[in-house]
Amino acid sequence: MGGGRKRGRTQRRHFKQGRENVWKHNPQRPPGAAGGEGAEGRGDVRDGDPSWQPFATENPAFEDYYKAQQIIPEEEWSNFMNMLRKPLPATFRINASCQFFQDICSQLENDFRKSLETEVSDEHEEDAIRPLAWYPGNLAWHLNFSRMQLRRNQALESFHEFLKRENEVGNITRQEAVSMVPPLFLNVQPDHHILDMCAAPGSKTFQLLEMIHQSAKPGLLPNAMVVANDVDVQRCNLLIHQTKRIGDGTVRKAPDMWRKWNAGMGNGLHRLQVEIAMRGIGLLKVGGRIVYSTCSMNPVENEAVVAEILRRCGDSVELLDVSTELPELVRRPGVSSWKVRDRGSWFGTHEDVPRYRKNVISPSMFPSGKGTMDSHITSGSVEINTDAVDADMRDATNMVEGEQQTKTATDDDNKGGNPNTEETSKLKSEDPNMSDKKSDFLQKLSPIIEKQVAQVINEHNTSVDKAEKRQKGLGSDKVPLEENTVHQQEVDDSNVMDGHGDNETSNDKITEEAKVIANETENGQARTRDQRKPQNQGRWKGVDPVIFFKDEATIRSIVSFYGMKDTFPLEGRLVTRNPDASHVKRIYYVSKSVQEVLELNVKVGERLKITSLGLKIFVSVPSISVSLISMSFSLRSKWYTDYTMILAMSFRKDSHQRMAHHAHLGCLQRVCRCCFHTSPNRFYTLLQLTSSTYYNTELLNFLIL
Ligand SMILES: C[S@@+](CC[C@H](N)C(=O)[O-])C[C@H]1O[C@@H](n2cnc3c(N)ncnc32)[C@H](O)[C@@H]1O
Repeated sequence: MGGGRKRGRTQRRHFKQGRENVWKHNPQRPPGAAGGEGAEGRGDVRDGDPSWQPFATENPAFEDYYKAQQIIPEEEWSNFMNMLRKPLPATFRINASCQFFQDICSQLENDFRKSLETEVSDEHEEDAIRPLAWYPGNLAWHLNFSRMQLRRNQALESFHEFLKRENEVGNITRQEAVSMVPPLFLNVQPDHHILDMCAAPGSKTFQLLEMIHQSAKPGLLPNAMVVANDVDVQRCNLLIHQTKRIGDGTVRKAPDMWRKWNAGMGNGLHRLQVEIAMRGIGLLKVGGRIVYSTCSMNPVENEAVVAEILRRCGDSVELLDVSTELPELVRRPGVSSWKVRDRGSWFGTHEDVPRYRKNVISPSMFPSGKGTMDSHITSGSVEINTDAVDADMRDATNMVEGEQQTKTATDDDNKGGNPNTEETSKLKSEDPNMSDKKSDFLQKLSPIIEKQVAQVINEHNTSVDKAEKRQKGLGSDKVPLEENTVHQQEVDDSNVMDGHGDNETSNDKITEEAKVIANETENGQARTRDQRKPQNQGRWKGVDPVIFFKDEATIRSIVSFYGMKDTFPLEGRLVTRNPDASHVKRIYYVSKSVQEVLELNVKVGERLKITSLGLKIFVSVPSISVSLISMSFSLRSKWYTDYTMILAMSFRKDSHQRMAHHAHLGCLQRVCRCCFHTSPNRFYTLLQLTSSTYYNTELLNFLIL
């Protein structure tokens, strides 16, 4: 047997460790932590623990640093700090691809908004709940009361129940307001392939999945695909559960940051961020859009990274002016001058950095324009040749006319002294919903050249070598405490590039990867898997391979039993995670785009490590101890439009009760476990993917009766 069940258990454990049901009470969690307990959270004793101390929301180094960076005009400074000390308000999004989203919107707007008005008010007389004005279609909502109030106030009880129920079935999702912003600027279309890098825990991934379904024509399965990537397998499992449920400048969210923050954190992340962003740009189609967003307010992690990307990519990438998109979103431009702090000293240019620190503090961290591609800088600006944009590409990304502007990040600009003159569109915290994250929007105009990629590789080598040296206790320079935070990530990054975590240099790895993909896909010379390391070694232990399910006899019996039309695309779309074809328990359905990626991945020796994919569609059931009754109804889903399937219900007494319970929750996913005899000793269950998709009131009534 494959590791399906084990994997499931591991994923569930990681999920439980990593995340609670966000609307449920968790006495282990400090008030004010992740998601905000409301104003009272800071001063309260934690439930049942009088010794609990609130987090101190002070860090002089943090204040000094950002004051010096002038990210906020002086007159706004105290407001800004006060805002950071307040817990982040709870916000959530309605899943617009769920069948009942209009009902949910109307319930919020017409019932709860009014009924709660009298119950919850604050000194500013703000609405108890209100939609976020900038989020299209009133699909994102802000709560003006704390989780504590939500739990303790009787009047809020039915609203709380509503939130828990809808969250459980994936109709709404708790997500920070600021995290909802970047996907909105991607201009997602039903045929887009989207790569979500550093994706866990997956709030944006979930949002992107919803967006592609929302953008598809009714009744059609979108060709779009979201690939969510993260270096941390445990966090990947968190992401899987998050998405299955459909399903940092963070001091407001994680107050512990007040204590932990130091200037070295941003410096240490800068290189990795440039590398990841450059990798993203390398993979991006010409004409595609990239949104760079971080959880930080630090110019070294934001403006400096984007400036370096522009320097390296030259004419191949341009910065997009999105200032007219989402007009209600409160924003301000990014800064174009900043300083770098290292070991307690400020540096304005790389020349000022002492020699022994020059390899830690890289030129690209400075606004001087002296990045790694100095040739671009000598001309004074990064000129973007807009003629290079093919009109078709513009159509493909639905660019607004006039968006193709020449962007500059010049030496001259940087010396200008005004910190807010760069044309970069930055999203910053003026909205009380927002924590302090930033996003930039870039468009790829032409392929990036080898030299630019090589630059990344060299940089990458330097950082990996250094990290390795530090790990082994070698190396001449002592590492200050404040940098230690990110060393492991540097090492991890070398692993995630291709999933190998050992001795090859990353230069070899990346070059080899490029060669493999080019040669093998173009010449059709696929390497066999045994020439490579198996997927389930090292950090990828427990991640099963993806196997195309080709048991024709079983497929035929399923097709005939369910009366599935011949036109329903099954060929190459069924996969399992179990190499032992005679013991397949779960069969997953994948879309055409995913099928293509999988085929390519097989050709290149499964370089892509896949923790989860597709839709679990059939599960074998080991016993026949249930009596069956069959009924038919039409499934009005995007997946099975026009298909009428015969469903059989488990009718044992205890399972009947369970069904009634789940039906009560509106969770048809678990209600509709339909058992069919498909072969003499195997049963397959047709599973519901999206509970709401299959929701059918008559069916529920039938089950409850
Ligand atoms: C702040 S979280 C991302 C939040 C996420 N984008 C969301 O919207 O839910 C940062 C993530 O980056 C991942 N990460 C760090 N270094 C990485 C690397 N080199 N490659 C891929 N992921 C990485 C971490 O494991 C972590 O899960």
